Amino acid sequence: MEERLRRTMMFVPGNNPSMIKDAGIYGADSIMFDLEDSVSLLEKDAARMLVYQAIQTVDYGETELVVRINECSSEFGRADIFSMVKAGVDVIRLPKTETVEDVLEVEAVILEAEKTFGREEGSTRMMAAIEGASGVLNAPAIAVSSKRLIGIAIGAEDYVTNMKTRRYPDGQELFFARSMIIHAARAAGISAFDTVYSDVNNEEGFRNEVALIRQLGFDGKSVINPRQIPVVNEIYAPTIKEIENAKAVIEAIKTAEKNGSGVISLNGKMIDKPIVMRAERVMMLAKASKIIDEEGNLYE
Ligand SMILES: CC(=O)SCCNC(=O)CCNC(=O)[C@H](O)C(C)(C)COP(=O)(O)OP(=O)(O)OC[C@H]1O[C@@H](n2cnc3c(N)ncnc32)[C@H](O)[C@@H]1OP(=O)(O)O
Ligand SMILES: O=C([O-])CC(=O)C(=O)O
Ligand SMILES: [Mg+2]
Repeated sequence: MEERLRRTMMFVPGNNPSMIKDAGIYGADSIMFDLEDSVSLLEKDAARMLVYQAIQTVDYGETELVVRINECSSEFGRADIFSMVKAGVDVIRLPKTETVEDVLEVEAVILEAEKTFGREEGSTRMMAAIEGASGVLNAPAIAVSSKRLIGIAIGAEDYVTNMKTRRYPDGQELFFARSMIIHAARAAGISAFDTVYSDVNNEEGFRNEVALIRQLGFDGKSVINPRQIPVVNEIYAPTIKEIENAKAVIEAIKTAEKNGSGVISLNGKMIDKPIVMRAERVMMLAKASKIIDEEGNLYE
């Protein structure tokens, strides 16, 4: 199955009509309408209706549509799920996932809603945000708990609050949680998403954080402002040097295979299967970033 590109997932407060209407124009890979913490208790029902209407009527093109629901156990959770399944959302994001049971509870309501509204069973996908110590420790089990899961994410603002710390510029306080989440996701074969960076005017700090999470292996990041999208895309895009190297690796292994071998040397470095797989991923990212065309040639 071809890997879907999810570098940026943009939070859009579910109670803001103009942000909801224009959310598709900024080039986010996924739009995430929020019914949870950016919406006050008094506005929960109105936000749910607004997001429902938008999903039904606004043309967001190919952009993946995600909705962050309120906790299933809250008075809003069930109504959120029913309404979003009826609207035909692509992915439901669970907030504050602590246990496997949290995922199974939402999954059961989604199935009920799919049956009620005649949606194809299993078509509504899920992702689980992990935002506290229990969730981090349970991450490996959460990540394999449902076939509907496309990925898991870390929610660092709630996580550092739970851990009685705060966010620091170097991100040391998140290292264990990020490592658990990326390992759990990779072991389960699903995506891993990093958390929001709240200081929207601090571009240097944001760049450093995106470089770090790319280094750790995350597929992408939740963003809260359109200005953050091009920065993530730029940092995730392979450099020309990386692309040239990837092409050379793929050519070299083809030559090796013709000669009946799975290993060859390129400029003194050994090339074998994992290195070829990395090269293929570089080419996939380069195509998605519109740096090379379908044939692998550089644009311009
Ligand atoms: C811990 C958590 O739970 S985080 C998740 C919940 N939080 C959110 O969803 C917050 C989403 N983000 C926002 O509300 C805003 O970006 C803020 C408050 C952070 C910053 O607001 P501003 O400084 O006004 O943003 P800025 O001036 O850059 O906005 C520029 C344009 O982008 C739009 N925009 C800004 N953020 C978003 C967004 N998240 N989605 C869609 N459009 C947006 C603005 O409406 C504005 O549009 P306009 O030029 O047509 O008027
Ligand atoms: O999931 C996120 O990145 C945003 C969030 O709710 C948190 O950080 O608590
Ligand atoms: Mg949170």
